[in-house]
Amino acid sequence: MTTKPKRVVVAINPTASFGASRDVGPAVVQTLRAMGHEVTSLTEPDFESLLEVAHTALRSRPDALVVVGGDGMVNLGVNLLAGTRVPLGIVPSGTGNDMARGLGIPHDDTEAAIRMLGERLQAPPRVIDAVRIRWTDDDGTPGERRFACALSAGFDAIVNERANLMRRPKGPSRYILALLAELAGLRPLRYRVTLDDDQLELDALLVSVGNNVSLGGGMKITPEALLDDGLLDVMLVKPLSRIAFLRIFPRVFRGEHTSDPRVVMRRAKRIRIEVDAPLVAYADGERIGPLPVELEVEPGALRVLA
Ligand SMILES: Nc1ncnc2c1ncn2[C@@H]1O[C@H](COP(=O)(O)OP(=O)(O)OP(=O)(O)O)[C@@H](O)[C@H]1O
Repeated sequence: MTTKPKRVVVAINPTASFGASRDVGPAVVQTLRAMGHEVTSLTEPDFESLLEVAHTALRSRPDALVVVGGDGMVNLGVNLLAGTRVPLGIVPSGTGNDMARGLGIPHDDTEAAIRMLGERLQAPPRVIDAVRIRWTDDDGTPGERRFACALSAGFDAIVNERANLMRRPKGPSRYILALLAELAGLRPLRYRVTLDDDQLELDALLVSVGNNVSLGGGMKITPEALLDDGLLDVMLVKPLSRIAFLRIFPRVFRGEHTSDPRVVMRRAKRIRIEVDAPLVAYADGERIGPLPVELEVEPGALRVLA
């Protein structure tokens, strides 16, 4: 295959996977340059600064933006590129890498992922949906952001919020500690979920919306979700005992929970989620804002090199 040189912006999160994969970014840059591409490499001390410099770099209309990191970095890419013609490349180096899993990008073999990126830079991109989230912050400020993978508005969001507030431990065990702490107080919340013109009112433990199949490193919460069908898949888990809740977990990993009578699966283009308790939504593993949230699918808004 002949390689046409491209102008590529590479945005790197050196802290992805708790810093364990910090060599991946430099490897991507080096390989793309060796292929003859013109590469602008971006690394910043934090996510906000990276978003800002990447936004500026995109003014030069590059041929692609490549993100190196986990789903949080994919989220950065989606928010910069949705609605534009610039495609997003992904070299997964995060903890979960669920977007890469959903797109068939090797998530456990960096060399293979870089090789695939090199090939896809020479081919037409794949077009997928993005999802717009709207909410209002506690001080009344309206918020808007996009996601590509999944949004959590139930127990897993509560665990995420607790883990975010903890300073220690530094590694993934923080999530396990947060999960154990929250599990002790596991109780259903009262939700009102509007799905297009339909309204559901129910007590639930989990409320998740998937554009992609999985979250949390391969948990197939919405196993039938398609990235390009113009629809969002919704999963709600009704009240369960702690033991039953833990039992259903391994089935979720395999996507075998959807026939369980305590699980409700729905599809919609627009979704509003309200709850009778203070709860912060998470999307692509990133903190979004307090419920209620309004979601709307943006069909075909994103081009990806996959
Ligand atoms: N220098 C930095 N550049 C970019 N992001 C950073 C940086 N330092 C910390 N972060 C944080 O990293 C998070 C994104 O992590 P990312 O998703 O890339 O990896 P991960 O969490 O290990 O993987 P996954 O989301 O797939 O589980 C963001 O919340 C962001 O705030």
